[in-house]
Amino acid sequence: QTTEQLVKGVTDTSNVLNYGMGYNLQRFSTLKQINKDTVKNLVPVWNYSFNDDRSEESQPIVYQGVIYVTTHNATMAVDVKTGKQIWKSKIEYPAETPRIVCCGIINRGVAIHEGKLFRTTLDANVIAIDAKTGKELWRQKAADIKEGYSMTVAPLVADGVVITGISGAEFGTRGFIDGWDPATGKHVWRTHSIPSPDEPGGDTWKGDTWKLGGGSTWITGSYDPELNTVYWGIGNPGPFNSAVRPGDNLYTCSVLAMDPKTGKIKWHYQFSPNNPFDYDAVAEMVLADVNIEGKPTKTLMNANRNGFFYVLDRTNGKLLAANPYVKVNWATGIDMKTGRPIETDVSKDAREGKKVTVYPSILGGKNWEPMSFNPQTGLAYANTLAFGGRYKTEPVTFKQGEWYLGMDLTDLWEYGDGPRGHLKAIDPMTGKSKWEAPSDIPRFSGVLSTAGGVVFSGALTGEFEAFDADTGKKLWQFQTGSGIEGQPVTWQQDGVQYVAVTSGYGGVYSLFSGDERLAQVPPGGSLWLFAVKQ
Ligand SMILES: O=C(O)c1cc(C(=O)O)c2c(n1)C(=O)C(=O)c1cc(C(=O)O)[nH]c1-2
Repeated sequence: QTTEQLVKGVTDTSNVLNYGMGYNLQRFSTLKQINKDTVKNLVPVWNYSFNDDRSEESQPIVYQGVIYVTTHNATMAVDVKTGKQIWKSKIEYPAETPRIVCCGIINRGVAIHEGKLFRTTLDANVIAIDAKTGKELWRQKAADIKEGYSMTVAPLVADGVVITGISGAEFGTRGFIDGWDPATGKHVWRTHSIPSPDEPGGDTWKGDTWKLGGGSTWITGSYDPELNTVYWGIGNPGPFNSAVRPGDNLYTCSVLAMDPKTGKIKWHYQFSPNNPFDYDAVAEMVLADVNIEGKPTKTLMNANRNGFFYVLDRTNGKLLAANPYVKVNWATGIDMKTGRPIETDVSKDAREGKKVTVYPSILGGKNWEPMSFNPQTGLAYANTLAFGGRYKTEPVTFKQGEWYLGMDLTDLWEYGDGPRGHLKAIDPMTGKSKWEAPSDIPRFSGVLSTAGGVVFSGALTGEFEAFDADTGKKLWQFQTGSGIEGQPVTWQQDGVQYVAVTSGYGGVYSLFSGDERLAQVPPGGSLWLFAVKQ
């Protein structure tokens, strides 16, 4: 079996072979050793220190008893049985790099394929590493940090091509997705997320605005091997001030269905045309085959940053459902015929430069932290944000390598008295919750669900938590010592089901929320491994 064959399904429970635990990004496991009854006996097996104090967002990859995990400045291989480091290879980048990183000094993990690991670096390089030794095999520069580009994304290997995205939309860049040859590093294709004037969609930009149009691609796409299609989310347009860039601004705030071999766009769906509110659409495009009105349907699900939960037909991009899953006031709904939002005066006023209070805030109804779809309960489990933000545009001029926002950053947040986040069990077709587990400080971790009826999540205050998938009742928790922004994964090895997650506080909420209650959370990155006490 090649790793690529293994990655195809959730049937391989002895490894964790890609970002999202399967090409469909469902983050669901059929394992049941850890279940509603046994989870109370979950105990740490070991803890491995990253010797790093940044936000640890890397999803562990597990192959044949070895965990591969990253920080912004290292790649590491750790033995599952002993917790001992097998190798650690340093990542160097120029000291000025953090200046052009919008939202955290981070990396989201490796891809694995035929004995090689692939990762991105903050200074926008893609590198291949020998999984046995940690030695660098090839390195390719994807973009220049001087122009405002950076990289945090975990690569995807689909149909024999290493696919990577890019960050930098807040710095007047022009986004893209790249394909690389895994063996040699040869650049095979680039598809820009912002078309040039002579390409389809180019007429949705005025003048030269497309050159600075943003559209980052900073979260890993999903892949349907049968349709041989990759689904990749596209970020917000730049600058935020939408008066600067009249038009729909394709393909910002969209999903692209692409051919992995060529990068050719098969279809696109735009969630938020001409968006002023940073509602990027990079968050995980989850693939699920479900029955809709008695008909088996190949869907794509997305809890969009704009506050609506979308279900599309992934064979053609047709909209099947779009309903709010958090409080939304910038649109009353989505027109099911045109697929476009029905905007309110909040959007109109924001475009005209008036100060508005918008729900959700620019951090979204959900940010990048990935949800889980459980095909057994039919529910999507997502860490959602429950606050709005104040928003006002201001004039902006472009200067290479500088912030390019056009937005007043003072007095940003609109906080009520209630919880600022919920872990929600969402019905994809209605957006309604079956249950909600509130949290004063919102959770910013990935979610994992299992056939054992358990949902795992982490808190910014450090607790790694397990919930009952049917009721939302908290079944277990463990304090990991720093805030969790990692992505829990599970697998079974020699008869033992393990759960691993990174702990390490930082990231966008701590940078931008002004939430003073987080001051007591100590930084310090590490990897935790848990199993049921025998
Ligand atoms: O437009 C971009 O290029 C870009 C990149 C990133 C990133 O690479 O982490 C984030 C965002 N935008 C962003 O809008 C955002 O809210 C965000 C949160 C985080 C994080 O790691 O917590 N990254 C990013």
